[in-house]
Amino acid sequence: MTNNELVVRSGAVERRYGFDGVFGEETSQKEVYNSVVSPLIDCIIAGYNCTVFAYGQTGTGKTYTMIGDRIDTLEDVSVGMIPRSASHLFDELERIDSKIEHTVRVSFIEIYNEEVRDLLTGGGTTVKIYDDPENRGSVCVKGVKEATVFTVQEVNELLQVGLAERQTTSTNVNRQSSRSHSIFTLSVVTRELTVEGDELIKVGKLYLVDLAGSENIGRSGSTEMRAREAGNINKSLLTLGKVIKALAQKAQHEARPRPA
Ligand SMILES: Nc1ncnc2c1ncn2[C@@H]1O[C@H](COP(=O)(O)OP(=O)(O)OP(=O)(O)O)[C@@H](O)[C@H]1O
Repeated sequence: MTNNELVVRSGAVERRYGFDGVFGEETSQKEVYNSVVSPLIDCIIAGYNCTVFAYGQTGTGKTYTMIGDRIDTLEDVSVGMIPRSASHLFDELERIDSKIEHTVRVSFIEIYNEEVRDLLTGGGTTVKIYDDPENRGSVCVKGVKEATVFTVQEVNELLQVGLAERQTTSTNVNRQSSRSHSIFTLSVVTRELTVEGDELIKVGKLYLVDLAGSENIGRSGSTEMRAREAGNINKSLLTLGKVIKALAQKAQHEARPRPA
């Protein structure tokens, strides 16, 4: 392991895996937040889209990292990335120029067996994902509830509503949260007048994703339902891996100096 690269050799085959950093088991939620998520808040206010994924085996702390053990208080050391992001976002918005208007919205969905469910509508309405016709390479979730929020407490209440919905369904169909992916989105729209008097609107989103447990890959289990679940998790995580690899390669390619 050298220069932020892990080299795995198996016979003649060598694979290299790059990484930006590693946190030890003693690392606090605050340290993880400050190092990984905090820099993204300014980016979303500036109109960029950013994503944070929690990936790993069941029981390794994905949900703990993203949400924490308690969401009724921001004082607890266990408070996760989602409540910390919301709190930080409202603090930053309070600090920026008062001439800039802003609106913050949240949505919370889960993807289970290729089906997308809205966790904020009560009863978990099924919604559809499709390619965004106005923004090439981007997707829209049609009909998803986007709740406007004014305080971090409201964000945490909605988080609780969504988690309760996720819990109810998982009990009903005898599955666990680890078999679905959940995506909590914080959207911020800012509006300001330029010196020329034009209205400048920026829309930024922070996607906070708690992925299904990766150990489901290859374990089809005995029932047809488990086999379908494992197949879908396998397919979605593999596709995600390919997309991230392609994006990283594209970034490297674009950063390479080109001949004049
Ligand atoms: N850093 C940590 N400090 C204290 N407790 C933790 C930590 N990480 C995880 N835990 C505890 O370990 C247990 C399992 O964690 P968690 O549910 O977050 O795992 P997970 O990866 O999301 O699992 P699943 O894939 O099943 O959803 C929970 O009781 C959680 O509170």
